[in-house]
Amino acid sequence: MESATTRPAAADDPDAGGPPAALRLSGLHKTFGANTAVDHVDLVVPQGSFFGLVGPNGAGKTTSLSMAVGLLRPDEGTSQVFGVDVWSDPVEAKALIGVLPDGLSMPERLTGRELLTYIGQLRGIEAGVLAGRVQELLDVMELGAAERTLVVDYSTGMRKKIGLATALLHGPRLLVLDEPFEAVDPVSAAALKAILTGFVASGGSVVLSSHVMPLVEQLCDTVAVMAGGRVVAAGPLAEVRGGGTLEQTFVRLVGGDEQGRRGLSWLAS
Ligand SMILES: Nc1ncnc2c1ncn2[C@@H]1O[C@H](COP(=O)(O)OP(=O)(O)OP(=O)(O)O)[C@@H](O)[C@H]1O
Repeated sequence: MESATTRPAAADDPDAGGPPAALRLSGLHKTFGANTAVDHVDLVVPQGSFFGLVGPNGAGKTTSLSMAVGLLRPDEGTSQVFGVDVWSDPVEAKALIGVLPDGLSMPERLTGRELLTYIGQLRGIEAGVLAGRVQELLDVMELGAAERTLVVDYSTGMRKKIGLATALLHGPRLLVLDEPFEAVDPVSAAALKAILTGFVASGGSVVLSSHVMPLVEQLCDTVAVMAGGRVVAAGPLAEVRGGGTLEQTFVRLVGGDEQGRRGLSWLAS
């Protein structure tokens, strides 16, 4: 199994003369009081890869991704997007990234169309281009029918979809998506998968976190497993899962205590 920290010099390594990685995390570290949420994490997301970040609850995925995209300042370490440092050069870096954060907060008393138009104007997208993109995104996300619904009244899945639409609007080169499929219905999920695989096929790069192992196996070519704030395995999907499924590998790496497996003695007994 290959560790992201010990990856050999590859085409995505500028030191090897190749293009810079889509995302390179070096020594990222974050504590909350006495709790170390992310413990000196190194990760390389090669350009053109579909990268899955998995790990149990509290592993540090959201904290890592928040630091990676410039939403949460690390205590130590750096995050580079296509060679641009996210924290020292945020404007250039953020133009390259589309982000779907965990618990996205949006201006809620707007319709989906108004919200996308507003975000697009903030991004400086020319009016004619913006109107076309907004329409396409509403169609693809199947949010057109909710034309007059305010975002505050959206369901959880609809909020996920409008959040993803805002992440795609400016045509980023890297998408960083925290649990993008959570609460999204199967029809919309199929549409999202098609958008994301098409994006990667045309040269884009995607990092997503998910708890749904079959989904990660279906979409991702590269994965990292986090536990206790550390990366415990990373590399091409086939190498990380070895002969088994990703779920089997995950359970083997991350464990889970005996108490949890025994269940509740008093329930349905
Ligand atoms: N703002 C915060 N203040 C204090 N502790 C935090 C904060 N954010 C995260 N943590 C802690 O940091 C650790 C990592 O949390 P994080 O949300 O990054 O995990 P995660 O892998 O995304 O979990 P999940 O899969 O449940 O979303 C946890 O112990 C969590 O309680």
